[in-house]
Amino acid sequence: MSTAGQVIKCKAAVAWGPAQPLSVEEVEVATPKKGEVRVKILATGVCHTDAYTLSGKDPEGEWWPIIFGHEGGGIVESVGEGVTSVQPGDHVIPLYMPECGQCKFCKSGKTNLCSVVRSTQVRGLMPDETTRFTCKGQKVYHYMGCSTFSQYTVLLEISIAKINPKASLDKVCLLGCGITTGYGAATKTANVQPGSTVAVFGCGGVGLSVIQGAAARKASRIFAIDKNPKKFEYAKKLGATDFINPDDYDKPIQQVLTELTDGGLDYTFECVGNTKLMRAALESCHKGWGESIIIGVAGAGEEISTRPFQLVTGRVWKGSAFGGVKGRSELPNLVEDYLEKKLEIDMFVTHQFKLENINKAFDAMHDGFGDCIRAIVNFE
Ligand SMILES: NC(=O)c1ccc[n+]([C@@H]2O[C@H](COP(=O)([O-])OP(=O)(O)OC[C@H]3O[C@@H](n4cnc5c(N)ncnc54)[C@H](O)[C@@H]3O)[C@@H](O)[C@H]2O)c1
Ligand SMILES: N[C@@H](CCC(=O)N[C@@H](CSCO)C(=O)NCC(=O)O)C(=O)O
Ligand SMILES: [Zn+2]
Ligand SMILES: [Zn+2]
Repeated sequence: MSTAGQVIKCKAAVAWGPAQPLSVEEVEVATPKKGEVRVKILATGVCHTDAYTLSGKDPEGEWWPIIFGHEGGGIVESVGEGVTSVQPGDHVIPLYMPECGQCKFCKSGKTNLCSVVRSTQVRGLMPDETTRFTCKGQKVYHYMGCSTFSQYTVLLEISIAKINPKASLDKVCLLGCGITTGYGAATKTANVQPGSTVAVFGCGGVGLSVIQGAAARKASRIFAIDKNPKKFEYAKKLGATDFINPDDYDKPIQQVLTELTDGGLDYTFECVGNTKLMRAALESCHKGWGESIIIGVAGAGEEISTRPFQLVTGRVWKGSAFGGVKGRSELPNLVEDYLEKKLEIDMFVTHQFKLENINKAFDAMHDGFGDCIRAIVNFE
């Protein structure tokens, strides 16, 4: 029976306040308005950024109650007025970075940072300043324009990538954030060149995807750096050549790396969100040309620092959001790469949980000595 045009009651994991466990509740999901699409979520990954905002450290994340999740895969249930690019039944990936094609950023050809709805999205609202979720009579906020920890969610049409339905949503959901972010940071933001040397600080879902991107670009040497040696097994399978646990050394990691690489690396990537490591990553770069890409997200009030001399002498500090990938026009190609076995995704899915156990997915991610790369919540 069609649910189009009706409010849907379904289960969602609601965060009622910072640093509290999520609570699985019945929520009401309103019909999609003009330019909006309601999507049945089949699977979602849990990214470190969900935990970051839940912790209360996100200066832009002060909106409770909220439904987190931004790494999902689903099927369009119904569409609002004026929606033309997707229809019920289409397989889609929600995008926290929309692609409107019209704004100054989209038209620049220089960035994927579409900003047309950012001012409402960061406040947990749809562009009309309202939300599509309620729970126990209260308004519930959206997260990053996605809220994939719900059986149904409402997204903007510009925040949806339509993908090949042959791809399993419980795998390609990871293209909604972690894998695209890391792979794109290597292949687009840094544009790693063949034969170059690379160091990746932090080998979670994002860092391992940087390694996969650097290997695809035929980097000659790829250093995987992590405090948890269990991550090295995955790093090796994805193409890393050298493995470093900073705890094994009694000197700064930048000194270790510059000594091992005749003066430093061509590219380094920070994939943890630790500002000291961001400095170490920059200072591990080769004088004259080394580029360091910040991907990790740091807490409110934290700042990066280095001696300006590091930049004066030719090192470059850059950042990357969603790997510089434009979601609607470029993400579907990554799904095709996955189907053609050119892009590894399956290996990243190390843990699977039902929605009822979503807090265990967070526990798995936080286990600093565990083997979790990505925990997936399966709704089916
Ligand atoms: N810029 C973006 O678009 C974007 C997108 C996704 C995630 N992120 C951010 O990227 C970071 C990584 O995300 P993730 O989902 O891969 O996280 P994750 O928790 O899966 O992985 C982090 C890894 O870092 C390692 N680590 C922690 N402290 C370390 C240290 N001091 N030295 C070396 N290794 C250390 C951990 O053992 C773990 O393997 C987070 O800060 C997340 O918020 C940014
Ligand atoms: N609200 C945080 C910033 C968070 C942040 O940097 N988010 C990344 C995506 S992380 C996905 O896991 C991003 O894309 N940022 C670009 C943007 O938000 O426009 C803070 O204020 O520190
Ligand atoms: Zn993420
Ligand atoms: Zn735009």
